[in-house]
Amino acid sequence: LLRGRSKHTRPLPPGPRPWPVVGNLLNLFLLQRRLRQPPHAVLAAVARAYGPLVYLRLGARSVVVASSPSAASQVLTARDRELSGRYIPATFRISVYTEYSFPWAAHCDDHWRWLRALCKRDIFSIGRVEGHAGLREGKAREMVELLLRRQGEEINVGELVFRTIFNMLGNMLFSRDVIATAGEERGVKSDGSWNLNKVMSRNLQLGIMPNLEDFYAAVFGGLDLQGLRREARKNLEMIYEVFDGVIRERRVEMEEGTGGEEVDGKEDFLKVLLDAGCEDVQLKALFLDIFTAGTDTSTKLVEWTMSELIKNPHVMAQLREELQRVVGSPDRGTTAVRESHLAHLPYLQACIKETLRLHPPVPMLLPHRAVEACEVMGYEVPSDCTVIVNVWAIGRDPEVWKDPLRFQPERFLEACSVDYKGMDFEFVPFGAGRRICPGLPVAARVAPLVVASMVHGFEWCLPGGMGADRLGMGERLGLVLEREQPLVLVPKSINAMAE
Ligand code: HEM
Repeated sequence: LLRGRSKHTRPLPPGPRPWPVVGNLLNLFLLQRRLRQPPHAVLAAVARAYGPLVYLRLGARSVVVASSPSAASQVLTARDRELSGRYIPATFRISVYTEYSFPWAAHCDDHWRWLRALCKRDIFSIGRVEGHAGLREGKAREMVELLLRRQGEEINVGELVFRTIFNMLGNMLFSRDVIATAGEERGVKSDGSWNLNKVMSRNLQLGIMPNLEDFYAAVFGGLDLQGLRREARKNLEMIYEVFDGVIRERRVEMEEGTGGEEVDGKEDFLKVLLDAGCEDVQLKALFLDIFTAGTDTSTKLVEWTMSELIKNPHVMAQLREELQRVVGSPDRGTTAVRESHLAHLPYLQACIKETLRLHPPVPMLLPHRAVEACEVMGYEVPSDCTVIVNVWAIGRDPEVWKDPLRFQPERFLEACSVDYKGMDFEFVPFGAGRRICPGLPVAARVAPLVVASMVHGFEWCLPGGMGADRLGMGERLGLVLEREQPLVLVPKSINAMAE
């Protein structure tokens, strides 16, 4: 103890007094029971009591939580070098995955740097992302066609959007639909092996289940008493088997000279990555990372945006008016929204930003880790400590945002310089610094395109004539911020209504 103490020349950040053995787990459990709120809201309440930088002990694990713009700026930029390690949840410590994974790279080491550079230059470069615009527009069109066929029926918005975005990414990655969407209805039989979404969702669920190893690594580390890692490994094998098939097929095509599959006139990621000399194990980890990091996040953003639009009909009307002015009247309900329209739709962009402020899909940035001890706001952040940035709390801070709980897209029209690109620390839904989301250029197109396609040609209402005031907006934290109840809506084509 004495040695431990003498190491710190600065005090630890303030926080509730820890109990022996359990640390603050008990405090948090009791607070959660009292507030009946998800973890990010509970941590926001702790920050209100102790300040913007809080120190907690979760069992034997040290955690620092940053909950203000200046604390976030310190963690994500001033101390970016020391705090950009990643805490890997025990359930995900499966070497064949984490050794090659991008989000779960424990250090910003040479492999991570190589992957980031590859993404920036070859995968998420503006040119490459724009080159795939037609492909994403095609998937959005398929979604609209399906909505036209199912007018007047109840639609689970999250499920539909998930399929659409999953297939957008599947086609960008390796030129394939991953889940049957409209094809299923047209009688195209979906191949069971392609139904990856369920296995992937299960793995995400496993990742957030409390794991004893995360709290008491010295005692339970590596034992997997709850069997969580075992199940995750089994799922991973199933996912990798499917990716193996795709990669094998492409390698054969390339050897025979029939490959080099092109998407919308451009090369897909698989081709680019094979040309860059990626090994199969790297490709599989990267595919999994992109599907898991890109699909749920973008889907939840669309689902929350639609929820807020239903709750705020005047915003929905104004958005539709903007869409019809810029895109034109929907032609018998068929969307004509294109990605090139997005730059001319400031109100749509403001709606997306306002949703990201109130309902950030990743409410607490993926857990960072101190690769060495450092000072933040005059306090000591010990080496190996987990560091969490509570983006959700920052987005609802009344000292930062006027009337923070109101959905008011206009605030982003007035303060249009506030953006999510990692420079404005009151608004960092994609993070900032070296770990900032590399998929931002894709996310910034996918979610607005899908929302615009849904609003442009359709009126939406709640089932059974339910009033918007009865739509619950309760939250639940999976790996991303989910609605407590799925959003179910009934679409009606605007053209059909006019007729
Ligand atoms: C609305 C959609 C999205 C949101 C809100 C979002 C948000 C985030 C956040 C908060 C992080 C962690 C930043 C940190 O640790 O400081 C992250 C990391 C990441 N995101 Fe996204 N993301 C979205 C979409 C996407 C898409 C579409 C892709 C890929 C196509 C993607 C790929 C990744 C990857 C690979 C990482 C890990 C980066 C690293 O650790 O170095 N994301 N994202």
